[in-house]
Amino acid sequence: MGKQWKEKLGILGTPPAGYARVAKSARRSSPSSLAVLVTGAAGFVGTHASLALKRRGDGVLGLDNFNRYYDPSLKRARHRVLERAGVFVVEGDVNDAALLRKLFDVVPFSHVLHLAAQAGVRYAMQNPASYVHSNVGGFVTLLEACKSANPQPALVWASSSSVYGLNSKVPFSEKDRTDQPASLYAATKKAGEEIAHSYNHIHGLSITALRFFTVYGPWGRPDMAYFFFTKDILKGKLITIFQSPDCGTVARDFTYIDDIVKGCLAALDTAKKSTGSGGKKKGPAQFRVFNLGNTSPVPVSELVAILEKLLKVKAKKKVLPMPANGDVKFTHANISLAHRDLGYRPATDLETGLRKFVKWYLDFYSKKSSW
Ligand SMILES: NC(=O)c1ccc[n+]([C@@H]2O[C@H](COP(=O)([O-])OP(=O)(O)OC[C@H]3O[C@@H](n4cnc5c(N)ncnc54)[C@H](O)[C@@H]3O)[C@@H](O)[C@H]2O)c1
Ligand SMILES: O=C(O)[C@H]1O[C@H](OP(=O)(O)OP(=O)(O)OC[C@H]2O[C@@H](n3ccc(=O)[nH]c3=O)[C@H](O)[C@@H]2O)[C@H](O)[C@@H](O)[C@H]1O
Repeated sequence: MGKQWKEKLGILGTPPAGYARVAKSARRSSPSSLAVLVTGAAGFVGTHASLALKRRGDGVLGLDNFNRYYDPSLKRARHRVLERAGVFVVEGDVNDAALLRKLFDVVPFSHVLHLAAQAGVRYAMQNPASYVHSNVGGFVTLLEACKSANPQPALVWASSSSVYGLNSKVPFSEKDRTDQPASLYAATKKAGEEIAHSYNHIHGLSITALRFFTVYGPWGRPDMAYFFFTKDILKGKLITIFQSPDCGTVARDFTYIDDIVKGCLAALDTAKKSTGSGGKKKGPAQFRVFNLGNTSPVPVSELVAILEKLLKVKAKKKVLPMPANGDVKFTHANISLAHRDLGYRPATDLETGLRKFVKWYLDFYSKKSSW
């Protein structure tokens, strides 16, 4: 068991190069800055959040299993950007309890930003086990590690707008019902919220769940519609726009990555300390849930029109009824709670954000080998 993580951290030899890199990466610039373990650091949100934390002087250590759900070369390219910024990413799985123990032994993390997950709504039809593995099993393994750590870190983690499921009352408020998930992905995120509550209640862990609403931007996820629409429009391939079965508009509260990152950092900064220590609870701890959205849903057809304008290419498109694939018709965030408690105020409209995405996309895919 021990050998595996030692190899992963590169700490078999002397001097312990891997250990030194972990310690350096996690070093704070001042006693008041944070020491954050970012899981899913080579992912879309994880990369942006890690860079933002590092830029302002926090210590950051990344963890990611670099799985093949989407093009791993994109994750490797993000990883190179992180390394250049001084963020060390340990290659490992959140299900690896021994590895997590070691990381918590090496670094007294003040916070964990948990972003590692099997994302994507529709892929759950193909590979349900991967959702249970990462979003339920992996989350519990991480919570166990947080529970046993001394000091216990405050945890901020990514839930999802998908927990609102078939709820049709919009805009979605945190108090609205979330007991009708439309996909296994949503069900595992909802399960995560309930599991998190139990660790808060029993072990005094300070926990904040952030319900992200369809995040987009540079370094984004190739499985998401705005990303593969861009690719397919440029290639002259047919794209499919889903229409809801009642012929109504399908729309999303698309939220730009920089706004999401600001919300994540504000959640970390306002998180109160956990009240447990080494597995023992000392008092009631903070448990929070926030929507992080953009408050302005845009129809998918409008998303495509903006992409056509920015790419200067007319899309070949067809409109089909939405298949029973886990998608929901409409998302719209009420963000008053995040505004009140986190000072969260999204600042990027869809066209401005997509312009930045398209610029990155064209640059990245024209010079991919040099990243
Ligand atoms: N992007 C969105 O629109 C969106 C919306 C709502 C919620 N979320 C949630 O936000 C978080 C980040 O999403 P993202 O868009 O950056 O996704 P992403 O897939 O780009 O990032 C997730 C990262 O976690 C890693 N990972 C997955 N399982 C792992 C495991 N078991 N151990 C270690 N690493 C693992 C992956 O390799 C990946 O790099 C996820 O929890 C996702 O469910 C995202
Ligand atoms: O906020 C979330 O909680 C979720 O956000 C994201 O899911 P979604 O909002 O479903 O984004 P995405 O797949 O880009 O589809 C966008 C729109 O395009 C429509 N869509 C999709 C494919 C297609 O071929 N045609 C189409 O019209 C489709 O019907 C939809 O209306 C994350 O992937 C997910 O991880 C999750 O966390």
